Amino acid sequence: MKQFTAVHDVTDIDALVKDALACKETPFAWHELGKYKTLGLLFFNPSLRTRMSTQKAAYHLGMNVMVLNVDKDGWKIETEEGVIMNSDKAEHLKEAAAVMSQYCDVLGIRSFPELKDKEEDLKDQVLNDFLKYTTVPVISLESATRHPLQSLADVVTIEENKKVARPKVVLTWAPHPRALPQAVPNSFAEWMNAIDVDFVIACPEGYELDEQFAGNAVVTHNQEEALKDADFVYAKNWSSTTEYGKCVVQDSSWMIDNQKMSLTNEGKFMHCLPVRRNVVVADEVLDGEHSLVIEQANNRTFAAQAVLKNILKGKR
Ligand SMILES: NCCC[C@H](NC(=O)CCC(=O)O)C(=O)O
Ligand SMILES: NC(=O)OP(=O)(O)O
Repeated sequence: MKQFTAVHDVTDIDALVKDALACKETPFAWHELGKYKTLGLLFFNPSLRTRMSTQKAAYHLGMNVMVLNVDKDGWKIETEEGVIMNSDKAEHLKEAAAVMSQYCDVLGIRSFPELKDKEEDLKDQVLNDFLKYTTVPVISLESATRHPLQSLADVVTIEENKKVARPKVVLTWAPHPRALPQAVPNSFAEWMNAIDVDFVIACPEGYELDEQFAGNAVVTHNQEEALKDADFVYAKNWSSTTEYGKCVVQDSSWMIDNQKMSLTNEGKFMHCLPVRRNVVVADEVLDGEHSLVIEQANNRTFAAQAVLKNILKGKR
């Protein structure tokens, strides 16, 4: 594996999921693989899980890790081509990426969308510029368009918890006070479309995900209808796709509670975290026995470990 930015960087999803499960079983079995190798993690935005789980994964493989919070500790990075750099940005991405390639054998990048201009965000410029100007493999730690490490952990979690061969998985929009990226639902949809599940997306009008991510998924504006007989309910807020980046709907009737979960087939509740309690989902669901959110977060370590392992081996 040369890079991990989307599901289409993976040639064999089943094998990668099996690798993640093998890492979970015996985390230290490959502790020599990353000896004398360095992972650099670059954050333009905050993180708890991605930062800690990816570091832990690297330690399991014997790697060293360097973390840079570009938004706080580093020089402000310019991304425009040909710009006269006489404002607040001291360093161009071209040098930053090339320099970090001297110090690191693998680089992870987190860079959220601006949520101002849809076409600009879809270009995923920061991630793509790093891909262009680094000489080492790059892992997306959540970009403007996708969050593949999260989605791989979600696929692993579904694999571990499914009771039927082809479960019904419902991705449902949920309310939130702030305008959030579409990266998590985009990415989740892409991965669900790539594996054998019955996949349905429920969202308010104006919140339909871009076709390149939603693919052939069934899309409905009726959440209760979607939830019927669901085996997995994946809740997430995202901002409007038609009034791009705006928080147009705040309808609290989309919140997931026990009454909603009772429509499902004893469905499991999933969310990538962090989650706003009693806005996105009621306490009773998060604290109930059908919540998988902590296991999803746990599986982030083994998803990251499987990806790093394959990059280090140059496989899959
Ligand atoms: N990495 C997981 C999700 C990150 C981000 N959530 C957030 O920004 C939530 C912030 C808040 O609740 O204020 C998102 O939706 O893409
Ligand atoms: N789920 C997730 O990516 O969490 P963080 O934003 O805390 O890394």
